Amino acid sequence: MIPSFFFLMAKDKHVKTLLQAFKEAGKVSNQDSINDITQKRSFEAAFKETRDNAVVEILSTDEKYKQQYKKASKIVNAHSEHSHNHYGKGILLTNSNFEQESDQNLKIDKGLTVGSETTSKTDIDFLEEAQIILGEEQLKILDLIVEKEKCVFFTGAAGTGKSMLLVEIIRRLKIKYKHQEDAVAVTATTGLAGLKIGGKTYHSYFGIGLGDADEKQLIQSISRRKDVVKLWETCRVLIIDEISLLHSKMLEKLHNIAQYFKKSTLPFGGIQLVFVGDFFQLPPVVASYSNMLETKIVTNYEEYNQFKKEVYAFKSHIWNKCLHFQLELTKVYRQIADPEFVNYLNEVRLGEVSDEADAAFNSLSRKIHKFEGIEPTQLYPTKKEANFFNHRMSNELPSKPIVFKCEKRGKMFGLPAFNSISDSFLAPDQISLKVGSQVMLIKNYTQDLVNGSLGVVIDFIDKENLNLLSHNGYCKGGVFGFLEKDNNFKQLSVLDREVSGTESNADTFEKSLFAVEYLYDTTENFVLPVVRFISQNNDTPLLKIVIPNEFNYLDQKTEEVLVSKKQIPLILAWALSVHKSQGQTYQLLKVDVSKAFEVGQVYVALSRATSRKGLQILGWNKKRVLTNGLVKEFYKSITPVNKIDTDSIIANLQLEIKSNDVSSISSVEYDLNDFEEPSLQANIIDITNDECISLENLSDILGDDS
Ligand SMILES: Nc1ncnc2c1ncn2[C@@H]1O[C@H](COP(=O)(O)OP(=O)(O)OP(=O)(O)O)[C@@H](O)[C@H]1O
Repeated sequence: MIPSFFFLMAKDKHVKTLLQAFKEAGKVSNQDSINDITQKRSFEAAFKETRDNAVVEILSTDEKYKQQYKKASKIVNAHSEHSHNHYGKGILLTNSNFEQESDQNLKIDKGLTVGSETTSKTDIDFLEEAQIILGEEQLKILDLIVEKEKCVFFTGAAGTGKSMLLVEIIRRLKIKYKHQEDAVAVTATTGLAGLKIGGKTYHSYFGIGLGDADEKQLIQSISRRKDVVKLWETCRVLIIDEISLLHSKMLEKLHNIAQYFKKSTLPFGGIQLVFVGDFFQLPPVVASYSNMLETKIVTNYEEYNQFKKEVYAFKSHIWNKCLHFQLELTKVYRQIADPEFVNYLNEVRLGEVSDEADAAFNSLSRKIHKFEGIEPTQLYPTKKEANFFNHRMSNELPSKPIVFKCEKRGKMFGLPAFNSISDSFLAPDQISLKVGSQVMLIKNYTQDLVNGSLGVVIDFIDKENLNLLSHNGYCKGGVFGFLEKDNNFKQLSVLDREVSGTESNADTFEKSLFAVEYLYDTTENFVLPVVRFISQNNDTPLLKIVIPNEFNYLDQKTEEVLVSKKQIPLILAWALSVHKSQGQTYQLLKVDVSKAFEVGQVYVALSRATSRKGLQILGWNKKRVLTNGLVKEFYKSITPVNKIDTDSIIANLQLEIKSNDVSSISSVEYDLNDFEEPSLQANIIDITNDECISLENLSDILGDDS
């Protein structure tokens, strides 16, 4: 349920008065529940101090707030009649949860399920609207994971619907474990991939920062954060999308951390694993030798070289031990209307490009045109080239650029390493934005707004002039909301600081207050971008005033800030590096492969396109198509899904093992079918310590029938 609270905002100088009044009256504190605030201080009193252009934003789905909503509605309407602002009655803003039917009557928006957790459009709505029915192969995997509770790695060429299937698996698992908070950890190796499945990066979900510290330090730093410890403890299913980008040592670290916090020596502490990805796509990024030495991932150069050669997660000793099934989807959906293209792409995937495919790709160098004003997304092998293109596009926009410079600080300031760490943050030292700039968010905020969300800068807000969106002729009042020409309400709010986990009403309210105060108090002459973001979970675009955010590098032990960069959390996004595009689908795509250097790079870039019609290829050269022999070898051991009979597979059995020595472990799950597998057997013996449960003991416990 969305936290219920009332958020009052008003015109520039009156905002301060209003907030001050709330504070002086002692009505706002961290501990106050928002319900308390609204009861202690009447809306009338608040509004008297704001004169005109006051806005009430109501973020509540709760029936019990209806009365307050009605009351606020009346006040604001009455208020509006006495003022000559540009809103008229439209001054009252709501989120989509309430619609104002008339002055008095309210109805609940049909998109909302009152009393349930669901407040926005669900993934299944999306699947239904898009008329997507899972295929036979996809359904088999769904059954193995959701019903049979198996640990599964599922793979397949680009566009075989891995992410689509994963979205459905997540939805089903969340229903299955709806009474167990945070039972399902939805993560991916990149922010963008996380966005696609409504999750986060595994780093951010499990509180491991950049993950470059050694296990001991990571465990120590997680242990200091109760909320993160709880996430590990409550996790029953761990999902990692785009697993091909995870390196083998990181997999091992996660396995060890999971064992520690689950207090279990089972692989990953007994958590059910769902790994998804295609190892023919991009390999993991390997840090420099000095970095890996410093973080004790390797101890000498030989080890580093060996690691580089065997960097893939499937080369880890834990990979086979922690998975029951490794399966491959074979039906390609993304380019379903262009089967020839599917075949050609498959040749690129395997690094075996025929003359026919070579000629076909060569012929795609012609120009493709804009569609409804949308420029094709451009992919470049490196970040540098993508940046160059973004700057060129920016220069072509007619409006005035506004430059945002970062502020830097931290204990390491002045030391040589300070700049290299600061440069490694995604946030640029300075970013020049214009109205019309295509941008990407680089921090996680809410479920809708995450690292990877795309948007367009639609205006700037400054202290003197809050005439937001004034070119539309509506918002002269300078409040954070407006009516569009079609008379639809639009709401604009400040992009809050990073939000993690579940928040109380008070936390959310406090954050919003902070954001508004920030606008008025912290900067003398601020200018902030207003961005229209595409929301992941909802059709309605989200309008946000983007405020600077801190990007920090902390001492893992003391959590002291070593390097900090304060900057607007946006980057330009007309062009992306191929790395960032993995997992995405583009209707219009322009790819320059002339400088491709990495295995899988050409394949990832080309396979983002839905058809040859919407694809332009520059610099085609089949010699740039690179693959890795280890990957090819590995795929020989993967079973195509259509070859297995899931009906004959028995679901995992839950078994309680009670032992004085392992009192903290109340329940351990494993699969009786797998007892023959040495690794799983070993783990069972491990976990029970000196009271080893052998297969004989187990049959005693289970009885002869089992
Ligand atoms: N069962 C299905 N029926 C129809 N379309 C589907 C189905 N499954 C997936 N698709 C469509 O195919 C396209 C590719 O799907 P998806 O992104 O899930 O593939 P993927 O295997 O994750 O690709 P990649 O490896 O490139 O990330 C999407 O546009 C999706 O909507």
